[in-house]
Amino acid sequence: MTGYNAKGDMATSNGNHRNGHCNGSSSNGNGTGDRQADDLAQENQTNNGKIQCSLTPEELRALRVLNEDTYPYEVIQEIADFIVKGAGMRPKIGIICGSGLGSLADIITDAKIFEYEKIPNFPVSTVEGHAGKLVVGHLEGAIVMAMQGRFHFYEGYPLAKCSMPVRVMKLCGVEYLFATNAAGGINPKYAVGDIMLMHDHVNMLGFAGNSPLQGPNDPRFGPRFPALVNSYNKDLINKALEIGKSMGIESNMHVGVYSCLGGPTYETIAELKALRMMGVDAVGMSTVHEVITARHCDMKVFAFSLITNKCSTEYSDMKDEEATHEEVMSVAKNRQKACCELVARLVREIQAES
Ligand SMILES: O=P(O)(O)O[C@H]1O[C@H](CO)[C@@H](O)[C@H]1O
Ligand code: HPA
Repeated sequence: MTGYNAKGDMATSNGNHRNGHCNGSSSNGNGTGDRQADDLAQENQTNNGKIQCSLTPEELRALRVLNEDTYPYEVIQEIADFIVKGAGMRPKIGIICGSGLGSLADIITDAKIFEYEKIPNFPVSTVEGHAGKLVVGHLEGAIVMAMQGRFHFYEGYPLAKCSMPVRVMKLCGVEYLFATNAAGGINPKYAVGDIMLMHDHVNMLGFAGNSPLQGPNDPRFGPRFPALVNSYNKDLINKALEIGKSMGIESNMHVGVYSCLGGPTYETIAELKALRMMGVDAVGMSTVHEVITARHCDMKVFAFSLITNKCSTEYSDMKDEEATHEEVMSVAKNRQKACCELVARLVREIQAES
């Protein structure tokens, strides 16, 4: 096995400057804006051809949050304050549970559970295997917060919204992000049930010009142009490899490259072939935008993929069964014990060092 050794401007409005100005624009992408903008327009008066806004700053901001794809620092701060106050504790480690890996949050003790619907300004989970709960509590002596349910691009959420909870974690006090996912194994050496520790990624959505950091940058979160070469903490990868060895699962553990596509379709053979040629070992529909957001605000990142299905890059292998979400969930369920142990032991090591 290879040895490995591994930093905060935020978008305050989206790229087309729909928010922050009462300019009469009603487009918002979530279907609620037209009616609200109409209501708003009725309350406004026309002055020299420009619409004047009669709403208070607070009302305007609430409207923006509802309609917009990006979240001002102050709104993220309010969500974080709600969670820290409600939980009565400040977490140091944040965990994002992949598809079918919600049990990673079940090992948290003295848990305070927040349903996403009840967290102000939080999106809701729409995918099976993503319960939509935020769990804050103790794990191996550390205070952690775990997302039982992440947000995906294919659910209709823009990337900044998908990874907004990572910024909430940061303002709650989180220093370490553990991002987990279910993924298809493209590397022919990978078997179903294996764990791939991520040491790099290929940002396919980024290739297409899409980023969670798109739009104006708020330097309270991080720099305009963050570097990503050291995104995956090498020390944590080494520790996880050692833990894998002591668990006796080193032959089922790999260090590799993950790529996120937009989904929700699973990939074609030609796409898988192209990904393999680019050096990708495992493919999914998540995680990369979360890691980008975490690195932007200087969090230490540890991420792994549970290989839930094999991805063939050869047409001659067409006899292989097609990937299904049911299969993904079932493999994740079967491997939850090993995943939980890996996470718990790594948390213990981090806690022991602090
Ligand atoms: O990445 P997570 O959330 O683990 O889920 C993976 O599993 C689902 C497909 O089965 C997709 O959402 C894919 O991204
Ligand atoms: N492709 C994309 N996402 C996935 C896969 C896959 O094969 N398996 C689990 N999530």
